Amino acid sequence: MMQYSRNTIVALASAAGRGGVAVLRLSGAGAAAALEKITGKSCPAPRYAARRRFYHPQDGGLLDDGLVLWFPGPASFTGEDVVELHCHGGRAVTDSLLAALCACDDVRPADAGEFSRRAFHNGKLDLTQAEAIADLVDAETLAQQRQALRQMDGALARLYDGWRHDLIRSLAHLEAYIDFPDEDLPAEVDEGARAGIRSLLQAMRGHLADGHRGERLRDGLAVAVIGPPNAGKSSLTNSLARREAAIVSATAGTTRDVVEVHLDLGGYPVILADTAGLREGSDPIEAEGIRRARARAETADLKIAVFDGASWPALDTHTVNLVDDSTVVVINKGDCLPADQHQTCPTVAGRPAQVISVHSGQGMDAFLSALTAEVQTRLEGQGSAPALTRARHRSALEDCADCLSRSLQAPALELMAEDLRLATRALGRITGRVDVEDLLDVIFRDFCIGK
Ligand SMILES: Nc1nc2c(c(=O)[nH]1)N(C=O)[C@@H](CNc1ccc(C(=O)N[C@@H](CCC(=O)O)C(=O)O)cc1)CN2
Ligand SMILES: Nc1nc2c(ncn2[C@@H]2O[C@H](COP(=O)(O)OP(=O)(O)OP(=O)(O)O)[C@@H](O)[C@H]2O)c(=O)[nH]1
Ligand SMILES: [Mg+2]
Repeated sequence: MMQYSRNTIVALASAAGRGGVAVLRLSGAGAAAALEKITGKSCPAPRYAARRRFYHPQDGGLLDDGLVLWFPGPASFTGEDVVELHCHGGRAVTDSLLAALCACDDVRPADAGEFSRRAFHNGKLDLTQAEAIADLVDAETLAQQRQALRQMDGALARLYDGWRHDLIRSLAHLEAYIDFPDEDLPAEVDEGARAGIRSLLQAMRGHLADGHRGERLRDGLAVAVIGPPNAGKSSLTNSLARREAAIVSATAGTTRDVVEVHLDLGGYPVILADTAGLREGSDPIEAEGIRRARARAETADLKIAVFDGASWPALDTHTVNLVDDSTVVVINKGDCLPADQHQTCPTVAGRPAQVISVHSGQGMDAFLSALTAEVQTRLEGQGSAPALTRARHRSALEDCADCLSRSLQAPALELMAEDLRLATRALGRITGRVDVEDLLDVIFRDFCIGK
């Protein structure tokens, strides 16, 4: 019971485990007192580091020798009083310091995402910026890092709040006319509101029709490696992953389960799936593998179709049938092709095919560049518009667009105004400008402790 009334939170802000230096962070009204209690000295000047020894508040035992920082609220990350302890990064040191701090008045361990949640409540961040912090911590490639930084800087918040502001203005105009019913509504007011809604709707639809590139950049582009058995799909996967992720053997039908590897292709995140070779009638386990291979091919953002150069010019028809304009075609085992085939530029189902050899390295650089270019066009947008990065934003925008298009059909001004109010609310939920208590647990649940 006592635990839950404590309101100053503490957590390890750096990664758990052994490390050179660890950072513990406190936020709340009791932060300064806790620091004074375990150091026996007053807080240093705001935002200046000072060296302190840390002692257990009850038994006085020495716990560490480190640095401290004091950020008085409201000019802090959370908007509350914040204290940081930079200590030696070992299990015993951080555990004993956390225990010592929790023995101080009002201090308790933080929940996941609680620091960022407090920053949101205190107006330091909107929800898209808080989500961007989580994305930045999770970013594995440069392009993901850039997207998260842009969102953290408020690019998405400005776009959505700008739209919301426009809507509120249209709504205010409409409501002014509704409140004065005896005045005739001049045609230009009605038309002006409609034109505004139409152009907003167009901007919103353009933003929604982005091929999910922001969401894909966040999650990684799904690429499936498909082809006949023994073509070298697993060999190619291992070569791209630079490790032996999948079993390679001369036996056709080696791969059964889908083997996933995460790649960084020129800064872009890719989830590459090696799959079972496509062929007819085999044992039930292999058949299940082939079913999974086809399912992956179906849902992939991009496919790499690998043909076996050793059987050239015969091409596996199961694979040819899956080649479409989101397929990069390669003919592997170029080292086995007859010499006169090396110079020609073959095509498969109308797509240019690149001759490669995983064994000799022939054509691999050109293939990698072509693949990276395909990935880039699917993840990188044109111009400077910030990308939609989450399904949560997409569904709110879709709700908003539905309300807007309904408002244009509304048979009465009052109903039009009501639709605009609902549209404004849907937009407000993205940045957290309206009541979003119901959303907060979902959003902050996935944060790490200490964020
Ligand atoms: N040691 C340490 N490093 C860190 C953080 C931290 O909390 N501690 N951060 C935490 O995630 C990030 C930096 N983000 C921060 C954002 C705002 C404020 C801050 O004090 N804001 C005040 C004052 C603004 C100013 O003077 O520039 C404010 O917004 O009012 C501090 C850190 C990354 N590095
Ligand atoms: N000559 C030659 N052999 C290759 C090349 N790439 C792969 N191989 C060989 O081809 C055989 C099959 O390779 P895998 O990578 O297991 O083929 P796969 O397409 O994954 O096969 P399944 O999993 O059975 O569908 C192995 O013996 C590889 O060493 C290449 O570039 N040249
Ligand atoms: Mg394989």
